[in-house]
Amino acid sequence: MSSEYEKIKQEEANRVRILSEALPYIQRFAGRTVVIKYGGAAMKERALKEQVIRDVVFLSCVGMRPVVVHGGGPEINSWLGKLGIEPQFKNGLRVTDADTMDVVEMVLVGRVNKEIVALINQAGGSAIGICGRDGNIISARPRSEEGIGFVGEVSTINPQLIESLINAGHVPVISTVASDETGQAYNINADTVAGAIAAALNAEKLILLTDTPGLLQDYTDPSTLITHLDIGKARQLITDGIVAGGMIPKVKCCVRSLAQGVRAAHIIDGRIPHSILLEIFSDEGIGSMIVA
Ligand SMILES: Nc1ncnc2c1ncn2[C@@H]1O[C@H](COP(=O)(O)OP(=O)(O)O)[C@@H](O)[C@H]1O
Ligand SMILES: CC(=O)N[C@@H](CCC(=O)OP(=O)(O)O)C(=O)O
Repeated sequence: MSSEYEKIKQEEANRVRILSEALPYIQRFAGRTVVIKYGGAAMKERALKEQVIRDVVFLSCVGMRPVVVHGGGPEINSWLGKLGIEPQFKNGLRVTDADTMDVVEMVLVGRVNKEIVALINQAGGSAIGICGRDGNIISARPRSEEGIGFVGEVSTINPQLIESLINAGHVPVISTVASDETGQAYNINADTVAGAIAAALNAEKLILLTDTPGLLQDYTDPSTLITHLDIGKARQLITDGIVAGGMIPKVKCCVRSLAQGVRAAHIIDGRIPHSILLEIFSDEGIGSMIVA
């Protein structure tokens, strides 16, 4: 037999192994809710965007119940720039005055949300775009820090509308603009909202897509990926300063959602094509999985 023939046989065997490895996961997770936070780096490139969307449609097709919570920080920055407004952040949160709030709402609800919805529908899914204000799914209150304007935190989540959409076969796509009881709009960090929604839906998984391989023991060295950890270890990583910067709110929201009943939280690299499928449906996974 030629070596070329051997190579083709080997490739076929690998393809079959990958498909077959997925079966127990597909069976185990059918009917389960998965909340995916999509934002930041994984959203910048069109090709990557389409792959993330295909993964979401795939989850739907194999009987899982995906919910997408999206950010869009880089796109907000770009539109603020076009309007001559300099983006400002305090401790990773966007300082949101009244003009900035208008732009945040226009960009997240009017553009980013509808683009994701259109891509899911184009890929054969059925997505419905909503924001925290729709059906009062998210009630906001102002954060306690001084001088950050209309930055909110989640006061309550009302999961009924989200559940009705899922039960009717749709993929809810949620922007993180929410109202307080007076109707004032607030800008809430998308990781925080994803964690709160995962908890309110009693989700099987919370998946945060970001721009690193996952949680790293040394964040300058991708080979130090921590593939599995529990809440205790996650808290310790924060205390020891190993988790820093923008990763702190992500790990904290994972820990909070796990404490409220979510079965597993995953921090994975949204720059890797089909990272969601690789994490959920393969034995090794590709990122960090945190469990209670
Ligand atoms: N222990 C760690 N492991 C991985 N990344 C870390 C760690 N500590 C800090 N980070 C930083 O956190 C960043 C991710 O947070 P952030 O930039 O806010 O993500 P996003 O824009 O995707 O929401 C990484 O790019 C990395 O620089
Ligand atoms: C209060 C606050 O900072 N809100 C974020 C909301 C969007 C977001 O979280 O987007 P990424 O996930 O893409 O960073 C912002 O205005 O950028």
